[in-house]
Amino acid sequence: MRVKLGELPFLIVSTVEVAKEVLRTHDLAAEAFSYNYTGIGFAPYGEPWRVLKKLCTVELLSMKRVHSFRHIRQEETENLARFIAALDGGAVDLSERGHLLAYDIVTRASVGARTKDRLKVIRMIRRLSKFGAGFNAADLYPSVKVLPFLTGIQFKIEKIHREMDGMFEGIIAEARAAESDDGFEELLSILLKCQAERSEMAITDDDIKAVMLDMFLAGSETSAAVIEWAMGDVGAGEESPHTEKSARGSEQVFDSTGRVDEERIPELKYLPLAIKETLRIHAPLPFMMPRLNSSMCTLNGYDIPTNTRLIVHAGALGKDPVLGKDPKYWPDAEQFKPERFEGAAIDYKGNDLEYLPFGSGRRLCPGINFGAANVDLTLATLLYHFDWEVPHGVRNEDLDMMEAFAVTVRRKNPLVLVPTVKRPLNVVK
Ligand code: HEM
Repeated sequence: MRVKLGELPFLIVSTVEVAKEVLRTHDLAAEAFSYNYTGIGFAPYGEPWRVLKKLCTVELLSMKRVHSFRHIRQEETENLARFIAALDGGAVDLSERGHLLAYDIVTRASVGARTKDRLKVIRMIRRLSKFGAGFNAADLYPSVKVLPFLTGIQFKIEKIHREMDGMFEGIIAEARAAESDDGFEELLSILLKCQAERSEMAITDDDIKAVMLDMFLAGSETSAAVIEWAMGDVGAGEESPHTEKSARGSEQVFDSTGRVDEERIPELKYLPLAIKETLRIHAPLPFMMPRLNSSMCTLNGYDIPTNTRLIVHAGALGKDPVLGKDPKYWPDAEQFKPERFEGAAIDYKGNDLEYLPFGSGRRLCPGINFGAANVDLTLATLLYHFDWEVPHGVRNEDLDMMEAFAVTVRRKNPLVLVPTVKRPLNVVK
């Protein structure tokens, strides 16, 4: 069957076979910089710099540099563990704490310090994520240019952008004034140096802000989402078989020093599998960056007009939406079964197209190593030092796992758990 579609703003691809076709044929084609036609949400500093931003992010987050951010990760996760221990059994909102932690790590690595008004900025990030999902009336009718204004969305987003822009202005001015000699180069000072050296590619302040915005947006919510989903699945309740398995593994690895050492995390048997499984069930960024078809094409029997946004739904691929048939890729897809990854060669580097939590191809997440390192260390620390239970009166099976709709898929309601210190913090000062 061939169906001719008219004005088609975007096409969501949710089966592995069609995703393969899209990624094979259109990954290197023209680029779309945002999910929506209106361009609102993510690119206040303009489209032409998207490629530069990506190059900068990849370069700045190279593997070597991810290792050099290690002391930031270590300090921030230990701060969180100290904060939780001091609550003395009081409940913790892990959704909020996980987001603050991910945000602090990403901002310290980007601009050298925690930013002011962190909770306010985090709220702005979440609102942008919600608006940026792009599936609003304005995007269904892209040719009606007044719709973003009529729906009010344009004004709301511009207001957030103005506030963020003011924050970046302040951060850049402070960084120019400061003469840091701590021997550690955060991303902003590298960009300012490149700007001052006037290399062949002139870098403006707006370009620098665009890179910062990418870091703050793409780097914090995604990691926060993995932390809250994983803690819901692995950490909640001492009867949970997952808690027991992950605790057993971490004793053997970390008890000799009494603290979590990121270099030894790969020795853990269960936690890396559980993180993979969390990424499968709750891909934090379920919609991959849009690819555009630069000429008319046919997908799954449909004629697709030129320049349609082809959006691969990585979240659906991990759940194997084979309606009414035997699941091809993920048996018992709805169950949390980390063991399915045991001994399996499948990884999240973008090569296995049924499992793309970090995307694939040219637009593969540039923060993949940085994001994975942050998530690994945080979860290993939370599970090694504490036992976790659901609050009094809530049963494990009643733990709310509803998803909220936004660009990044977070829990609809915050994850609140009650910690008990299992192994005191043996933190080297
Ligand atoms: C666990 C954490 C993370 C997950 C699951 C994740 C996932 C993703 C996914 C699925 C994409 C789209 C890839 C595609 O379309 O092929 C993406 C893009 C991106 N990510 Fe991440 N990400 C994470 C952490 C980070 C971090 C820490 C940073 C930076 C500090 C970052 C920066 C970006 C940027 C800048 C893009 C856009 C790339 C482009 O436009 O081509 N991400 N991420």
